[in-house]
Formats: sequence, structure tokens, C-alpha cells
Amino acid sequence: MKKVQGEIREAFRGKKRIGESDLEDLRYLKVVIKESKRLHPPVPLLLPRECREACKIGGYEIGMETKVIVNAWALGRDPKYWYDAEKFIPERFEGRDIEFKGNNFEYILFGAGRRMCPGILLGFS
Ligand code: HEM
Repeated sequence: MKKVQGEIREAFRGKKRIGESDLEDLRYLKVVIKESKRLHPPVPLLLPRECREACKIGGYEIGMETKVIVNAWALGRDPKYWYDAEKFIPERFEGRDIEFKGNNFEYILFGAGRRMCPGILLGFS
């Protein structure tokens, strides 16, 4: 909290007006938000999806019309992908290119692929 407050005060000191582009400078705030969302994804079980055709994922046979629910909450806390997974450590995102845009499957707040959330820029930009 102290660190992120310090960053904000430093970035906006003496400024009378704050615009959206000023937020780009708040790098630590951004990783704090990312870390909060890792531990507490707003949609923890994403949306249920149904398979249009049979497939195999991670060694499991998934039949046609099977409902699949992705547990984003568990992925965000999986020690296979995150060190000290249960701890709040925003610094883990610093200098690493982990985004929520659907390419890092351990961090898929908005889903992934063709049916991922179209509201992503409204929800988290
Ligand atoms: C923090 C905010 C939000 C989160 C975490 C979120 C998360 C999600 C997730 C996980 C999905 C399912 C993606 C998948 O199955 O791969 C989804 C779908 C969707 N979201 Fe969002 N969403 C957010 C905000 C919004 C907003 C602001 C809008 C619209 C203005 C929106 C519209 C939709 C729609 C229409 C779909 C269905 C897409 C489809 O099935 O093709 N979402 N969202």
C-alpha cells in the first residue's frame, strides 16, 4: 500500500489535471492490480463452454457436447506456474511479459481464443 501510494504521489506531484495517459506512468499500480486479479479473478470459473467436437486435452478425452468449465481461480494459484502462489507479491509481474490477453494460459481473467471477453478493454485497460 505504501509503495503504491508513493508511486502515485510522486507521479502526480504538482499536477493540477490528471488524464488517462498519465496512468501509463503508474507501473507499480499496474502490477498491484494484476496481482490482485491473479488471486481474486472476477470470474473465477470463466463461462461454461460446450465442445463442438471430441478432442483430447492434457491426456483427457473430452467428448462432443461435453460442458467444460475452466477454473481460472485455481490456475492463478497453481504452484506449478507461480512461486509462493498464495502470497500477494506484485513484484512477480515486474519485468515479465505476463498479460491477461489470452496467451498466458496460467492467467486468463478474460478467457482465451475466439470467444474470449470482448469487453476486455472496458474491464481492464
Ligand atoms: C472485469 C471485467 C470482466 C471480466 C473479468 C470478464 C470476463 C469474461 C470471461 C471470463 C468471459 C468468457 C470468455 C471465454 O469463455 O473464453 C467473458 C465473456 C464475455 N464478456 Fe466479459 N468480462 C468482463 C467485462 C465485460 C464487459 C465490460 C463486457 C461488455 C461491455 C463484457 C462482455 C462479454 C461478452 C459479450 C462475453 C461473451 C463472448 C462470447 O461468448 O463470444 N465483459 N467475459
